[in-house]
Amino acid sequence: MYNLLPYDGIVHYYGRVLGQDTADFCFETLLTSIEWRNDEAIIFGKRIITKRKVAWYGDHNFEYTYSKTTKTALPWTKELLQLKKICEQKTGEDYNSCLLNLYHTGAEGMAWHCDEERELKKNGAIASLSLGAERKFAFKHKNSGERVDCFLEHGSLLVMKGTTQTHWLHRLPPTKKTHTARINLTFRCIHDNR
Ligand SMILES: O=C(O)CCC(=O)C(=O)O
Ligand SMILES: [Fe+2]
Repeated sequence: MYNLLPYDGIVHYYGRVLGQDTADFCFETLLTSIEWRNDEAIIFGKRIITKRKVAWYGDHNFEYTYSKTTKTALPWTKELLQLKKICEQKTGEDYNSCLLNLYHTGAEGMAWHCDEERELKKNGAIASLSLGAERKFAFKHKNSGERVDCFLEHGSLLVMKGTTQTHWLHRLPPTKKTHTARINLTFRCIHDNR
């Protein structure tokens, strides 16, 4: 499959892996069944509450720390397990947890970052499933500053793997063009220290 990144990482975009009806159903179901919470983040040393909502699910009570806050995974729901299986089959990788983000409108996004927390398996694949409003997703190389953009459609799957998190940042830029909600699920592999 075609690699979106020119070097130092692998990003594959599978396009729409869910049919329209399935994607619509998943969007509506997750909107109401997920335990959405406002997220906390530390920006320039200040604790802020984000407008975007998040939730974290996983195999057992994993503890996971990011932006200096620790979270405990909730047990998988039926729908999340079905979506996890689809992502595993398409990408040929296994995942044991999922971080969900809910962006109410285009005003909400996520700043430049990479996902290489200590709890994450080094160079583990991250599968990103998108539902709802189509949004731009951007990559920036940490040294060269080279940029790569793509669009994440309703029901689409993207995977980031290899050394992507080591060498590239990614973000979801805010946009004035979108007035409807988007849900993103990132399936990840966390070290299992039980
Ligand atoms: O919403 C997205 O597409 C990206 C989310 C993301 O980068 C993350 O949760 O780490
Ligand atoms: Fe990320």
